[in-house]
Formats: sequence, C-alpha cells, structure tokens
Amino acid sequence: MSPNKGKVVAMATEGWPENYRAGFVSLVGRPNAGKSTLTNALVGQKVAITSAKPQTTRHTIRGIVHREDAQLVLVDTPGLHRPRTLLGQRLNDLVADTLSEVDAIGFCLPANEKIGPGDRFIANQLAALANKPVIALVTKTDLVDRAALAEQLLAVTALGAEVFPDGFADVVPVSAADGFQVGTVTDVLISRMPLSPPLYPSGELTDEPEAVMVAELIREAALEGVRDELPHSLAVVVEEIVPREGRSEDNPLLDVRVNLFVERSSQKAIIIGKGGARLRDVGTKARRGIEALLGTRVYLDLHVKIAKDWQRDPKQLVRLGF
Ligand SMILES: Nc1nc2c(ncn2[C@@H]2O[C@H](COP(=O)(O)OP(=O)(O)OP(=O)(O)O)[C@@H](O)[C@H]2O)c(=O)[nH]1
Repeated sequence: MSPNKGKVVAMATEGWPENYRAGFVSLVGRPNAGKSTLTNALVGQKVAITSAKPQTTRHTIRGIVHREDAQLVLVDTPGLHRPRTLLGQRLNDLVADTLSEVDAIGFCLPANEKIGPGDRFIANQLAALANKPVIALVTKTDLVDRAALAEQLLAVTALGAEVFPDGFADVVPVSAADGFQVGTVTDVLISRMPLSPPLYPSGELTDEPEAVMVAELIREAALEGVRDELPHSLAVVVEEIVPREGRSEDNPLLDVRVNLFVERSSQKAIIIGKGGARLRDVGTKARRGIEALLGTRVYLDLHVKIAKDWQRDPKQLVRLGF
C-alpha cells in the first residue's frame, strides 16, 4: 500500500439510540453465488476500498450498512471463497481465524443451481468451525419461478438440518438484481448483531482511501468524552502507513504514523491526559478499529502537535490537508 500523506478528516458521530446494534457479517458461498452483487445491494453503492487493500490483509471491509438503529459491517472471509486452492489444516485455521471475528454469517446459495459439493463443503466448514448464526441466503431468485424457488428453499432447509444441530438460523430468498427482499436480509442480519455503539463513523466510507478511515477512527477516539472542549480544534493527519520491514509473511505488522494537531497547549494537555494516560487509551481504542479495518496487526504511533490557530491560517490548512 502506498503511503497516504496529509489526509485529514473532520467527522464525528452523534449519540446513538439505546437499542443500537452493530457488528460484523461475512457473506460466504462458492464462486459466482452472488456475494459481491448482494454486498453492493445491501450497502446501496459500489464498494471500492478492496482495491487498496494491503497484501497482508486477512479480511477487508467490503462495505458498511448504516441505519438509524444499526450498523452492519460486511467483511471478506478468505478461504471460504476459494476452498479448493487451500488444503487441510491451513484452511481450517484460516477460516476459523477469520470467522472468529464476525457476529453472523450469510451463506449464499443461488436459487437457480442445485446444491453441489462446493456448497456442502462450505456448510460443513461452517458447522465445524464457527459457533455463529449462519443465515442461508437463497440468491438470484429472479432467475427462477415460484415452484423452483419453493423447491430450492426446501433443499436448502434440508441441508441446514443435515449439517447444523438446529439447522440454519434463518433461510431468506433474495434477489440483488431486482431488489426483492434486500431489506429483509438487512433486517435479519441486524437482528443477529450485538447491542453496541456504532463501530465506524456514519457517512460515505467505502469510496475513501483507508488513510481517511484510519484518521476518522483516531479522531473519534481522541474526541470521546472531550467533544465539548475541542470539537473543531483537532485535525488528524495520517503521515504514513507502511509494512514493518523484516516481518515474516504470516506475522505482518503495519506501522501507522499519525499526527494530531491542536491549536493550544491547553488542548494538547487534554488529549494527552495525566502522564499520557489518555493518549494511550485513545491509541488502544483506535488501534482495535484500525486492525479490524485493515485486517492486520498495527503499531500505532500517535504524536500530538500544536499548530497555532490552524483553522484560521490558510497555509496551515493546506499543510493539514484541508
Ligand atoms: N439475475 C441475477 N444475477 C445475479 C444476481 N446476483 C448476482 N448475479 C450474477 O451472478 C454472477 C456472480 O455474481 P457475483 O456477485 O460476482 O458472485 P460472487 O459470489 O461474488 O462471485 P466470486 O467473486 O466468484 O466469489 C454475476 O454475473 C452477477 O451479475 C441476482 O440477484 N440476479
């Protein structure tokens, strides 16, 4: 990934409702099952961030569904997409590892194709490795008539009963092409998310470079609890995101270097906290989100600097990326 210089974000989430749910979902299924198309339909726009993912990415955010009452973060699960290219224990480890980080799984099975060995393989992997709700999504319903759809729903339900002790958590027919039941899929997935504050700021995330999202996560963490004192006085600049040299392929680390600019030394003291305690908390909190976003371990290097009156100084604004 190329270093991203001078990206600044000024975004803040508001309070969230008491029953807000947020979590991670992975859509799995054999090639051509309709995962990408359904992801785009759920998110409601084209998703572009995958092109910027680093080599080391274990899972990548494909899109985020924002609602008043919930947030659904759709992530990739490598391994289940290409089961035949990976073998044995390595696949088991990879799948178990990635699935351990999601709250529910949407298992895509096309309405217009008989359930095959590839589907059965994935179902068994999910049953063996993931103690998570698995929702069967019978995709591409626009390609079949009602009778054929009914038959496929029965076959899918039977597969669930055969492979999982309690069957699939739900079986939902959907067409990403004509929009049939896309809202229902969102509802069903959200109902399986834990009660949680939003995981990411709302807004147009998917078309933005990862550095911008990283900056957002840090800004959110840095403003938590002190929003009244310095809401507009904080600029977050991601100086660089680089892979740590000399790390083995299976244990990668990204160095993320970030400057936080405030306008006065009193604000710097607020951000840093007593003995640096608050800044450490900010770093820990932001790092979790960044690791989830980038799918790899991260070393987060935060520096707080004073850029006097940066909001009023055009030269400073340019330097800070505005
Ligand atoms: N008619 C129809 N076609 C669909 C629908 N969803 C996906 N397709 C088509 O099915 C094909 C595969 O869809 P993708 O979304 O790329 O499937 P995928 O599971 O992401 O595929 P891989 O990336 O190979 O794993 C594409 O040609 C889509 O246009 C649908 O709801 N209706």
